[in-house]
Amino acid sequence: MLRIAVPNKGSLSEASVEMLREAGYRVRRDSKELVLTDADNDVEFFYLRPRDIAVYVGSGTVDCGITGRDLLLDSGSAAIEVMTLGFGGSTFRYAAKPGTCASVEEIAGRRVATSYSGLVEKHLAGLGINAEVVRLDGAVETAITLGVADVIADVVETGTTLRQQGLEVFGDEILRSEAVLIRREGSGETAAVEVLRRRLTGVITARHYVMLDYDVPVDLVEDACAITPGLESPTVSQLQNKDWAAVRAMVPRSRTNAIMDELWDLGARAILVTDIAACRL
Ligand SMILES: Nc1ncnc2c1ncn2[C@@H]1O[C@H](COP(=O)(O)OP(=O)(O)OP(=O)(O)O)[C@@H](O)[C@H]1O
Ligand SMILES: O=P(O)(O)OC[C@H]1O[C@H](OP(=O)(O)OP(=O)(O)O)[C@H](O)[C@@H]1O
Ligand SMILES: [Mg+2]
Repeated sequence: MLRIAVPNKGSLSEASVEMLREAGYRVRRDSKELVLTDADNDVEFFYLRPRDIAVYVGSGTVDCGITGRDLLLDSGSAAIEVMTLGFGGSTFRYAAKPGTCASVEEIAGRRVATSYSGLVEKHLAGLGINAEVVRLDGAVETAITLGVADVIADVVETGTTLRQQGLEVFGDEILRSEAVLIRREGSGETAAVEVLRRRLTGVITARHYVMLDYDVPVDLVEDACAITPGLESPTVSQLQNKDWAAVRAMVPRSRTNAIMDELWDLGARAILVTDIAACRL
């Protein structure tokens, strides 16, 4: 039975559960449920803190899990990324009161507060910078106001939290994070993990594409297919009226309306858009 760790709380939790649901797995109904068996899919889910997930996966206690790239790197555990999941995007940055620190080099000799001490210590050591890292559990933006640090290193998504504390980022991004599926390093990808990866890839594709159907005069089929080339090749069917053909192709969701405008201008009619519930390509 494949053992999968899922974030039980925090920013990644809801989106992870939704993705697994769309991938056809059983998901918990009650947030107090910590272990869930999905016998039909031969999978057991463990709802754990995202920070701990890399540790469990690295030690081989569970086969794979969903966590953030920043948490994976911070843990230093023997786990690797199988695939990115398209949500939970953020950056990891240094910040300070304006006028305190203009560059990463100026962190030398100062105190850096963070919940990601593994990540920050590695980053500073890589640059040969000596600084005191103060490990806090959260709300690190307040550490400067309270006088326990001069600089913070934290997750920045919209930047609202930093602005509210009168802080500004400096230096380059330490890293760009997002939700990832991870598995233990070394052991090759098992058939069961491969099925999970294919299912999750199917969810991502289904979210990024829509199905477009339209009718077009036969002499315009080539031009229409150039606008909607599909992933492999569009399906072209003859209509009862032999002057017209029906075309079916997947198109990127973000370009749906622009493509419909182009097709309409070309002479296509009866243009229909359908959501893709699931797919395997
Ligand atoms: N706006 C955000 N705030 C915090 N973490 C975020 C955000 N967006 C994405 N993430 C990612 O979520 C993960 C942090 O998980 P964690 O469980 O600490 O979430 P959290 O939102 O900080 O929850 P909590 O603070 O309630 O424990 C990291 O991988 C981080 O990059
Ligand atoms: O750039 P923003 O959109 O403001 O998001 C980033 C903030 O959100 C997270 O805090 P969270 O609410 O998880 O609290 P925590 O620091 O206690 O984990 C993170 O630690 C930052 O503080
Ligand atoms: Mg948090």
